[in-house]
Amino acid sequence: MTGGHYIGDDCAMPTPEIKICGIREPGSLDAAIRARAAFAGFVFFPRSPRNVTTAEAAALSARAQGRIARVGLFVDADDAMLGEAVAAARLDVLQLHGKETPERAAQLRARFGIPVWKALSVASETDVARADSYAGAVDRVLFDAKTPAGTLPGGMGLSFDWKLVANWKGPVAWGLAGGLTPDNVAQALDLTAAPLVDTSSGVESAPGVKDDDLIAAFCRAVQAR
Ligand SMILES: O=C(O)c1ccccc1NCC(=O)[C@H](O)[C@H](O)COP(=O)(O)O
Repeated sequence: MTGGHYIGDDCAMPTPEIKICGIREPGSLDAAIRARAAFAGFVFFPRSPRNVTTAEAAALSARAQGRIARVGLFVDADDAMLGEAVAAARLDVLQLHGKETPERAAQLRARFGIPVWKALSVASETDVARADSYAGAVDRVLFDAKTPAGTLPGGMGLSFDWKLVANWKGPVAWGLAGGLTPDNVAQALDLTAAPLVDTSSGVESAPGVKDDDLIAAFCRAVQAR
């Protein structure tokens, strides 16, 4: 069978959705579209090597229109920055990767009228349980690895113990991120049954430099299961 992971007599797990994060170049965007990723992530965080300006995001957005969903990634951004990016890049999703509370997330979802995802840094069961507080406030939580103080809050190629979210059945949609690569994503999916996987540095040849072949390999590894 194709398009899913066979788990029994007559039912199959749907193929997980794929987000390729930190896209800065038209060629990388085209590679993600060719590989049938569902989401392209644009990072609006100046300390990141993947940061894009709103003008750069606007150009990428026009290329993405109707071909892949556009996720804007923010870290404790203020309303002005969010509003400028949403308008310029015509974002389809807001991904909040800072200390945003459920109340802040709900406020932004109401203000911008687009889905909001909240990234949660995971190192323990307690961290995973925080997802419950975002139910009703966001459309998806993204379980990601904790990163060392003073480094980026994400995009560090670090993974966490996937057993912590194995077959997670919480009150909100979810996704898996952190250290996922073409070589380990199938194993991560076998262990967790994540409905969405997200990668950034795992498909790069250097920080912020996406590799089209790695993007293709990552997506193939997800879709071939
Ligand atoms: O990707 C970044 O540069 C980044 C910077 C600041 C906050 C979040 C960031 N990325 C968030 C993502 O959604 C990444 O895809 C996720 O953290 C996984 O990254 P990686 O471990 O490099 O695959």
